Amino acid sequence: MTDTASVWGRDDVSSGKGASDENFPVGSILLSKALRPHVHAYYDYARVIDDIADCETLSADEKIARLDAMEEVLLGKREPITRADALSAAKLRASLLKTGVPFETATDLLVAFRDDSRGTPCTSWDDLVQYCRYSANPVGRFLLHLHGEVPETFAASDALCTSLQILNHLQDCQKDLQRLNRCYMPEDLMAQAGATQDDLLAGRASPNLRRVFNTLLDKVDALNREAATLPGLVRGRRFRMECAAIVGLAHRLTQRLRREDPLAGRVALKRTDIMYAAGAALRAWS
Ligand SMILES: CC(C)=CCC/C(C)=C/CC/C(C)=C/COP(=O)(O)OP(=O)(O)O
Repeated sequence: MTDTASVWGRDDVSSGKGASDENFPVGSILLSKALRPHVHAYYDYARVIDDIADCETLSADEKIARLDAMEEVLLGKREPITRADALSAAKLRASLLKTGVPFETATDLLVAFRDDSRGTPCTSWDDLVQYCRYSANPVGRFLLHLHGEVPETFAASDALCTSLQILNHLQDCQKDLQRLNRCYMPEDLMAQAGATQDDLLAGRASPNLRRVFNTLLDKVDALNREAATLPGLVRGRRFRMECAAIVGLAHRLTQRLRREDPLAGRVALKRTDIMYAAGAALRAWS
């Protein structure tokens, strides 16, 4: 076990982001009241480890040590808990023990955030998919387990989460490079299109960079088609509506990113996109 003071004894790393800053609803009204505290426990933990990985003042080694400590708390190997961030891991541990949701849905996230902390490059599409396997897919798996859904839903949920993660990378590609020196645009696709990381820093996307975006959006379209089967596989009515809404948001964001330039301004969801998603949710009622 690592020495407590040396790992937690640094300044707060919180980005100040909360649930309302997220693209996709984490604590939607469609979630049953009984499950909401568990979703919030998962969300708070995910926010803390994301903030650790994205912190601009910690070294890579310090980030990894903190992520490791979070894992130890989560798995009940480390006590006592005094820091707020460690508390989020302790709370999620209690929640997972109570609900029986597998611990992998929480520990898998650490794999991606350790990669982020190390600055592991994204060399290919397969790399990107593998990153999403750990950064986003566990979120969907967590929700499915929590709602008691069947394993037949997993593949469509993975497709949805991978799509959402790549859409998020496209939205933030400039900010990620500027603030975190991180590029999730696969190096091989960039090279094939003749695009460079400098293109990501411009005020608008070059034709070469646009080709990279379009290639990724073609792949996201395929993921969205698989994701569209999810609501039909989900048994719980309210959760089915939530899934349909999120599939709708992924579809709309994909369309918007085809037409708009994420370098010229943030391509954020608008009221009309939310209305579209609400319509999809209502259609999933029956
Ligand atoms: C089964 C089911 C309903 C699955 C959907 C689960 C879900 C909402 C996954 C999203 C994962 C993801 C890419 C988060 C980033 O959100 P963000 O764009 O807010 O990230 P950021 O704040 O880090 O930029």
